Amino acid sequence: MLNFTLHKKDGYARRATVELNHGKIETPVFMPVGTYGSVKAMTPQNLHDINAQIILGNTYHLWLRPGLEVIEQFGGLHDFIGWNKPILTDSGGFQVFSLSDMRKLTEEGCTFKSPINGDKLFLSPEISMQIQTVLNSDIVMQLDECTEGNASHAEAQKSLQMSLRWAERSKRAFEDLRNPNALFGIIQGAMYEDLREESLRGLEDIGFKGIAIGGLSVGEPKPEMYRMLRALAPMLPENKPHYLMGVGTPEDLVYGVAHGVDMFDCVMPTRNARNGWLFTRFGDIKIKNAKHRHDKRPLDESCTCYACTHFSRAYLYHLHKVGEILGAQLNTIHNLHFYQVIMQEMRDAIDAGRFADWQAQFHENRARGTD
Ligand SMILES: CNc1nc2c(CCNC[C@]34C[C@H]5C[C@H](C[C@H](C5)C3)C4)c3nc(N)[nH]c(=O)c3cc2[nH]1
Ligand SMILES: [Zn+2]
Repeated sequence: MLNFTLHKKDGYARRATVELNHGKIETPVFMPVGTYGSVKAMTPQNLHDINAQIILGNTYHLWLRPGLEVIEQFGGLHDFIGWNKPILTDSGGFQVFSLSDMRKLTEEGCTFKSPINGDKLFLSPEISMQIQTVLNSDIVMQLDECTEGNASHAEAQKSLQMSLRWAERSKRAFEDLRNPNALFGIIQGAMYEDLREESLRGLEDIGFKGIAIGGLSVGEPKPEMYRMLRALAPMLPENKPHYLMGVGTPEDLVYGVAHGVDMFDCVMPTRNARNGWLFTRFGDIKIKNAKHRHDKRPLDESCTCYACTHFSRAYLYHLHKVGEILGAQLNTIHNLHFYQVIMQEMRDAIDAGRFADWQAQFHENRARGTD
């Protein structure tokens, strides 16, 4: 089930509520990413504390380990991982294309070698829907082919047309499985505006509860991603959620919201945290830099997260230096909290009809730099 209520528009920026089987989410929203059934270094309680509304599960990994028969015993992912709010799962294709040594991709699906035990595995739209049905995620993604950013027009068109046939097969399998959740289609078309439109029109003809923008943040120059977002903004259907996959930096989130994106996922806040790369209102901090060794101030004076209200840069520098697990935990809490705060501020700014002002202030602060 998915009910979409649009509350306000401010330019292309939108403020909405998406009601799912495991509850309502307020958009624009950032979705922390779980990999093996957990958001690394975060407990579900930590996620509640930073007001996370919805998280990503990882279809591909969970399919391989612990395997579906284990998750089936729990009635799905929610009870297995102890998260009772909404979960979105990707279809698994993006990883197969980018992770395992791909054997072959055919119209039927893709065959690949398990990176865990070398078994030969096969992923098709039908199998992806079966996996995501067992996971019982609130939002299911069609199986698509993420077209490479540097694809030629002909290659990109061929790829998007296969993804549209896979979209049709995904929807049919999703309905045959009587999946009670929401299925999203994924727009491809690489860096060609006409192909992006062809893909979007094809998905709208098939009919989905939400629409995702795929094939971006795949190594293309940032201006190219922004050009595609500008092209898509006026085309996106007003009456359903828009999800930009795999994006992005704080600046990307702001640019996406300004161009009609409602939902984002990205590994950056969690992965960068573990590498000591911390996001703050006034710019990024690399905590491994020796200049923080004696600094008694918190990361960000304006931040109310547990790390910033209890610890100094000096301590975070030390924890990172000695490789303490607590360092990964505190850095992750801070980065995810920061992402949630800017999303909350954007929701409030759109509600108040002052998104442009907020956007200008955001960029001014980020350019100020941290001393
Ligand atoms: C980074 N740029 C980018 N990502 C992309 C993703 C994955 C989104 N994140 C889900 C994911 C992917 C990995 C890493 C984590 C956990 C789990 C496995 C699910 C997030 C994409 N997924 C699909 N199905 N199609 C795309 O075109 C696509 C394009 C992307 N461009
Ligand atoms: Zn903080």
